[in-house]
Amino acid sequence: MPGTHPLRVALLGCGVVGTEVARGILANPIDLAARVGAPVELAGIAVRSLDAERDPAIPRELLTTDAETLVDGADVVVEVMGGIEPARTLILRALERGAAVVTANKALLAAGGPELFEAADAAGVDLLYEAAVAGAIPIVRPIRESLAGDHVRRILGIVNGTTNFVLDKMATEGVELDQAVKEAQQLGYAEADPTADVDGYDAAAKAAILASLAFHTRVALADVAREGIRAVTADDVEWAKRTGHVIKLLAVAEVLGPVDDGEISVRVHPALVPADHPLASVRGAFNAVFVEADGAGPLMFYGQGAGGRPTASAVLGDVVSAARRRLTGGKGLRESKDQRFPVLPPEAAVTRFQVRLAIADRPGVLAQVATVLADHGVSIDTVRQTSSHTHSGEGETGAATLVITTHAAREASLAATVDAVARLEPVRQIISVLRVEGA
Ligand SMILES: NC(=O)c1ccc[n+]([C@@H]2O[C@H](COP(=O)([O-])OP(=O)(O)OC[C@H]3O[C@@H](n4cnc5c(N)ncnc54)[C@H](O)[C@@H]3O)[C@@H](O)[C@H]2O)c1
Ligand SMILES: N[C@@H](CCO)C(=O)O
Ligand code: NA
Repeated sequence: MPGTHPLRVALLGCGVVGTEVARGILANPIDLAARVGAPVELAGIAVRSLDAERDPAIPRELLTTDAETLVDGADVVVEVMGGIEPARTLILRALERGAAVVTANKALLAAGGPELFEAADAAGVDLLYEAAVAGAIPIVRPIRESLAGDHVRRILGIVNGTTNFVLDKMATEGVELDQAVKEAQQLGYAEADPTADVDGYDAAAKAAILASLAFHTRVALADVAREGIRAVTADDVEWAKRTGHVIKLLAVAEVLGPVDDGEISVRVHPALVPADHPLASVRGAFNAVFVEADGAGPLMFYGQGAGGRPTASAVLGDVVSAARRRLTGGKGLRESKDQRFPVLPPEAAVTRFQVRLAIADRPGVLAQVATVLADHGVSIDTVRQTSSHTHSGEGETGAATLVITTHAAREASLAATVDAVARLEPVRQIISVLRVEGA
């Protein structure tokens, strides 16, 4: 392409993802130029320290600690340094100067997306973020573009690889959570401080992004009800198996009521998923997003949600897309106008539940428990009782485990029901309350 002005890419951050993005841009310039329609030049890489040890494929002369100057000369800015600041300020600076921005930073998008999207709209440039949700899996673009003419009803996502690895390990090896987390750390999945993964913050940020896209509504991190996997025990995992389920940490985003005038519920929590649901087969650190849309029906997107090369694949796809649009003089893709669906408070969410409780094993106890549920308007789907002692004649002979699965109920009704059941004299313990999704 003689005479074509090269597109200058500024890379902010050279960690796990940044290194692979740089390698991807440098590896085969002729191929990349053919895809874009013009040469793509890696103008520089902003780093914290020039002396840190790096992959030998990264040319040292590209490194700079002056991110501002690098941003100012770029056509496309790739932000893969993470965190809120200085990422936010640098992205705003890039957008204001008319550069397209590609980011993998879900924490920043969930915390301050509207400000960034408004800046991109005002400048008429792209702000692309395929890598921010479920890494390599194309899910942002399919929801934003391919499903733009359909109505998405519900999204169920396994969007955190670390917790899926941990829950899978617990299911296959019967180990407790702490041991599975240690193994995830040894394998490099979980951070030294695994809080963002284990307590569901990472998944909640992704849930906010997915819900915003799917429902054309701004959903902030604060709107997402969040419960991590810390309370899940090996016993819960074993009982899940016995009742034909697996436990997954799910990001759930759904519309309740009419699709053009409904309310949305966005939440992250461990859930029992029927063993025959496609999400149940997502093993190890893989991710998957199950989407239900009015016209399309069910769709499943599956793949690697983390790791340098997989995440860089999504980043590079966005770089090529932004670069192509720039070359043709096209304006950046706009976000949909805000439809302002109200976001329901957590207690208004509607799900099915499985309650496991220890009861005195004597006549009439099941009826007592069932009456409490009926009094609260919570309908029972199935009941399973397992005695730990055998009956001999009349009266109490031991303890039993009761597993009750309900039909869909409001979270608030269920909480009140469980409180009332716990107060019944023959109820020894509420062992666990888990939501059931995908049934
Ligand atoms: N690693 C993954 O699997 C993955 C997957 C999806 C999305 N992401 C997102 O991609 C981003 C990067 O993740 P990562 O795993 O590569 O992290 P990382 O910690 O390996 O890399 C970040 C790099 O940015 C550098 N950095 C931080 N602040 C800087 C500053 N002010 N100036 C210059 N450099 C700075 C750090 O020194 C580090 O080298 C994050 O937003 C993360 O959430 C990562
Ligand atoms: N910590 C995240 C990385 C990708 O966002 C995970 O385990 O999925
Ligand atoms: Na993705």
